[in-house]
Amino acid sequence: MPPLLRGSYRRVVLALARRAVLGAGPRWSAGGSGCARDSPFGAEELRGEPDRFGGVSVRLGRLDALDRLDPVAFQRALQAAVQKWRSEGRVAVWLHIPILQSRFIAPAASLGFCFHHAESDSSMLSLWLGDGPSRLPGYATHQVGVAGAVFDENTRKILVVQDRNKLKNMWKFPGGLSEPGEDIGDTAVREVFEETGIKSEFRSLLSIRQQHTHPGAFGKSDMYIICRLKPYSFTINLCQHECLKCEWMNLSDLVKTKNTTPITSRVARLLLYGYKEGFDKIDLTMEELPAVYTGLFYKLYHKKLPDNYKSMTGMD
Ligand SMILES: [Mg+2]
Repeated sequence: MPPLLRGSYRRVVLALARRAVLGAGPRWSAGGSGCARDSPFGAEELRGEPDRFGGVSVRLGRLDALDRLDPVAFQRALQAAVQKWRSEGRVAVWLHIPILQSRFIAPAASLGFCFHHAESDSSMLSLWLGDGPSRLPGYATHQVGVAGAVFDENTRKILVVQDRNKLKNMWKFPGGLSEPGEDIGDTAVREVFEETGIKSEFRSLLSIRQQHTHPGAFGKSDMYIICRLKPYSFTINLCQHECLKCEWMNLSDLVKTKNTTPITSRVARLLLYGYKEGFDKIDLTMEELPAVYTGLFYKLYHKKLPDNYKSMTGMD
C-alpha cells in the first residue's frame, strides 16, 4: 500500500467499524446527501501520488472502502480535492478507475474529466489544471503490423501467402499485428511461423507504410513494416484460419505478377535489386543500444555505416 494512502485507509476503515458498532442504516445512500455516514467521505480520502510533471494520480482501486461509496459523495469529495490540487499549483489530475468502479466515471466527467485511455479492466481519466490548452500527451494512436519477406538466396524463391478473410485474393508476405512490447523483428518471425510453419531469422527492415484513419485499425493510424528474413526451414505448414494459399514463388514471378498489392510489388523489386547489387543497398539493419533510463535498451534501425565512416568526425 503506498504511504500516501495509509492514512486515508485507516480513516475509512475506522469509519466503517464505527458504523458497524452503531448499526446504522444504509451506509452511504445513493440519493439525497449521498453521505449518510457519521464521517463524510472527503477530499482527504482522495489523496494521490504526485508525478514528476507536477500532476497527481489517484488510483481508486487502492481505496477498498469505495465499494460502499455512492457517486454523489464521490463527486463532492473529488470536487473539493480538485480545488485543493488547483490551489497547490498541480497541473493535472489522473484518475484510474477499475471497471467495477465505473459508476464514478460520470461524476468525474461532470467535473471536467475526460477519458485518456481504457484498458480491458480499467479506464484512465484526466483533467488538465495548468495554464492554456492541455499539454498531456495522448494515448496510443497506432497499430503496428509487421510482415516477413522470407527470401531464400539459394533458390531465389520468396514465401508468399493469400489471406483467407480478404475481399480480393492477392499474393502478399505473411505477417500480422505486433503485440505490445514486442520487437519488430520478433513479430515478423513469429507471424511467419504461425501462418506458414516456416522458421526464419531477422535480417533487416525494408519498408514502412504509414496510413491514417485505417478501417482495419479501428480508425487509428496503421504502421505496416516489412522485414527481410532468412529462412532456415522450408516445409510449409499452412495456418487454415488465416491463409488460403501459401507457396515459395520465384522472386522474378512475384515482380511480374499483377495479382499482388502495390506494397508487395515494390518490395519484391527492392529485393531483386538487393539480390543483384548487394543487400547493403536496401537493408536498414538493427543496432541495440542502452537507453538513458537505467537498465532499458532500444533498437535503432538504419543503413549500415561503412567502416571508414565509423570513426570519421569531419568532412575531410
Ligand atoms: Mg496475417
